[in-house]
Amino acid sequence: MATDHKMVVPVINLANFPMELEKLAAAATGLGCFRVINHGMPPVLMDEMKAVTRSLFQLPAEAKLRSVNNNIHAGSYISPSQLGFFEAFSIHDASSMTDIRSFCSVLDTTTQQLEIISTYIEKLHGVIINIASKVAESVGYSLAGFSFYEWSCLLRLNFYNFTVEEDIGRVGAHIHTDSGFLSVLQEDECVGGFEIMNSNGNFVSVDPVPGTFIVNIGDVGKVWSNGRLQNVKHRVICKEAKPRISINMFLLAAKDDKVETEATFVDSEHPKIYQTFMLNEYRKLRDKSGFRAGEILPLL
Ligand SMILES: O=C(O)CCC(=O)C(=O)O
Ligand SMILES: [Fe+2]
Repeated sequence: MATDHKMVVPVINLANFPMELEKLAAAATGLGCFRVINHGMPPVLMDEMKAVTRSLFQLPAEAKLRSVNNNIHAGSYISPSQLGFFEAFSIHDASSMTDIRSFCSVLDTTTQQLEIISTYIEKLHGVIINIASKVAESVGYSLAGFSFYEWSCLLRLNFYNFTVEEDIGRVGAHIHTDSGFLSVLQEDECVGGFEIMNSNGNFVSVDPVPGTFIVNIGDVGKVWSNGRLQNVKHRVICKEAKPRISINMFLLAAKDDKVETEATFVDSEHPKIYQTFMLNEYRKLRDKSGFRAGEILPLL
């Protein structure tokens, strides 16, 4: 599917609430994708985290593979042999300092790298919860007695080793939706390639804006809100013969892994669309079936 044209996604100023609630509701229920500014993450920490991420991917293959073999619970590693030029590290429970330490210890990072990774993750966790809470509020959900802090959260570091002219136009990440509630993405501020599907079903490319984050609504968001929040389809295409790095935090689901539609969103005019399911089972089914863009949600 060809890319249509460029798109400037809605920009949400997180320091301007409740003023921007309506604008946020429109973005989250329309496109399912928006950019945030004034999020509270220091720009210097974003730069430092990117530099640390780059250095982790530059480790010898043997060191990176230790992350798969020895550290299966805290983190994992996808090597380029599985998907060509794509590599990724994951920390499965980004809210756990123990897991962050364990991930870093397997990779033998320096104390300074550990400090950067843990500070970044802690701050990004705060950012993602703030955004999720505002998104929930924007569609009329009452946050009284509720907190996204109780939800599980995963961090992924992505590396697309685009190096030669022939790579241009190749797919770095195939069309998919994110499976969780929503994701906060630090794009490569130099190398573009992130594309989203607009309401006409066409891909549009989204240019990076340094110092900001892109937010994508995922499948859990769609189910939780009884279809109101839009799980945006997206992909990554090689635009330049240059390696590309991105850092993505996924707010997944409640800690018990159960994904269910909130009663607030169900009434006689909006009957319940989706069955309750366990996120882990759903993610396995996505991988097994190859339908990674929300197609199987209505079939659960
Ligand atoms: O690399 C990117 O910009 C997007 C990555 C992505 O879609 C994902 O990690 O789910
Ligand atoms: Fe994604």
